[in-house]
Amino acid sequence: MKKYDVIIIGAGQAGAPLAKKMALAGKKTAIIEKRFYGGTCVNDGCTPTKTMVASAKAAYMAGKSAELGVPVAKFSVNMEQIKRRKDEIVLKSRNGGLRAAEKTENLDVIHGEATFTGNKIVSVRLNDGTEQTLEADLIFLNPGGKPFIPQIEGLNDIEYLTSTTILDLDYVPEHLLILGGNYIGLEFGQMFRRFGSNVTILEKSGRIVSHEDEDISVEMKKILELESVTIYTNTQATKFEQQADGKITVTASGNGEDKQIKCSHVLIAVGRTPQTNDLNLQKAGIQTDERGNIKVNDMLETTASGVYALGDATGGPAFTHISYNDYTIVYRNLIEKQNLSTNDRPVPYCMFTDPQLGRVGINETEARERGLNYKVVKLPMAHVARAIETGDTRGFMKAIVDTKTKEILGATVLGPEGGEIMTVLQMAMEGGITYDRIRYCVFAHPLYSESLNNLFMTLED
Ligand SMILES: Cc1cc2nc3c(=O)[nH]c(=O)nc-3n(C[C@H](O)[C@H](O)[C@H](O)COP(=O)(O)OP(=O)(O)OC[C@H]3O[C@@H](n4cnc5c(N)ncnc54)[C@H](O)[C@@H]3O)c2cc1C
Ligand SMILES: NC(=O)c1ccc[n+]([C@@H]2O[C@H](COP(=O)([O-])OP(=O)(O)OC[C@H]3O[C@@H](n4cnc5c(N)ncnc54)[C@H](O)[C@@H]3O)[C@@H](O)[C@H]2O)c1
Repeated sequence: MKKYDVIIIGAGQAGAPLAKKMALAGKKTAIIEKRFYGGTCVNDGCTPTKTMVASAKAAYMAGKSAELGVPVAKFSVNMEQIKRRKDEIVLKSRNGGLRAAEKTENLDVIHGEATFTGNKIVSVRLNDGTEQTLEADLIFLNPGGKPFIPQIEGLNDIEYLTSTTILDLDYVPEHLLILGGNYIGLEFGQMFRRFGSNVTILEKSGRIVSHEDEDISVEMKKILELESVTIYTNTQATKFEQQADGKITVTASGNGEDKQIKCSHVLIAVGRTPQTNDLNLQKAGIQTDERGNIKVNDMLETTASGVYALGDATGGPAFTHISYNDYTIVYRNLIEKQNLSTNDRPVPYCMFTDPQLGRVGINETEARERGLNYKVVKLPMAHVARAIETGDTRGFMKAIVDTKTKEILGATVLGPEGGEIMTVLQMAMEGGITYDRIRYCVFAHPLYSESLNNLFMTLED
């Protein structure tokens, strides 16, 4: 049995940076990765999708450029090249992270699948088929998640796509039907529509982006429908049938009726599930909840002392920056002897539809439900000089403010560079800059953020 100071399972967005920092802090560290260094974000998530979103934007702009006086006579989408570009960027990032880890003193990168065989004892089935057993007093779990596949009649008899396998397509599907109208469904849905697929989205709840305010869902639906994405809400697939002509017939039930939709491909985008089943966590006294998420306290310690869990597998917000922040919390607490917790950290996010949906803090629905003393301000992008000049006035920005303290409680920006504009407001929130100051801040003209003046100008004190 090999003894380490620190074992990290999973080289995701928390595990990989934590391994380097622990090793640099003088801890003899092992990081075990069963698949690709960098985890979901680098290999199957943010990096490949946002790379492909950029290609989709180029196709959209080619189609729209005539409006700006630059007609593009003819353009085509080269899916093989889009995939190649994406693969190159992913590989560069994966290999860069791996090489840096391999060069780090005190750090062993172990390629294999880890499972607990006892308290603080981890067995690894190495990729070469052999086994290795390790132990350490400090263990960090960063196993991430994988696409959740619902049980629906006939689904296992068709070759459905997930957010991982769709990245391997080097052609444009004729008709892509997507289950799920949130992050993954909408980002891929708009992307493939722009590549040339017909796209149909089935969302089981009453509206897409159902965690947002209703006006955001309505505007997002309008934006996607303008690009001829077909969206059915309150609708679920109940049956899949493979046809002899290679097509798939989907029975969709919703709003009191059944309809048959014929498509060429199906993407399942109804959420993710933690990769905790095969870790044998009970052997080490690590409890999970009914969904398999690892139970942690607000300092990310599991039910087993000295064992921490980070990232998506804790069931917290499933974002790269949250997993990364988890790493900084445990590192600073254990090595720098701070007393940080996950409580009250901001959870900003950005959906990379075009335009983007950036969000931080509370929205109008939450403010109302909590009975806060608040006001809502809203500015259509059609009133933003920069948006008019660039020819993209879709969406609006919206903020919730505390009537008494004038603090900004939250912001949602659905519009061009929505994520960046949201971040400007996040900085104001972090620094306690109240809306009456932002109203008269001197911002460079004509930036999108300049319109934050106008957003708050409508508020009476
Ligand atoms: C399509 C898609 C797009 C996304 N886009 C964004 C985005 O734009 N912005 C954003 O913030 N987030 C995005 N996300 C979410 C983001 O990718 C994750 O929240 C982020 O990667 C954090 O994951 P993690 O650190 O928990 O684990 P992961 O990155 O999933 O890493 C876990 C690692 O652990 C390994 N592992 C698991 N079990 C074992 C084991 N037993 N032994 C050894 N190794 C093991 C896995 O192979 C994996 O490499 C996206 C996700 C998807 C799927
Ligand atoms: N830009 C980003 O930050 C980004 C991008 C992609 C993914 N992610 C992360 O990945 C996670 C997974 O994304 P996701 O979109 O798969 O999951 P999600 O949980 O965000 O959304 C799933 C959607 O599917 C719907 N749904 C559930 N069952 C259904 C069914 N049977 N039929 C039709 N609709 C159904 C839900 O109502 C929901 O709207 C997210 O939680 C997010 O944190 C983030």
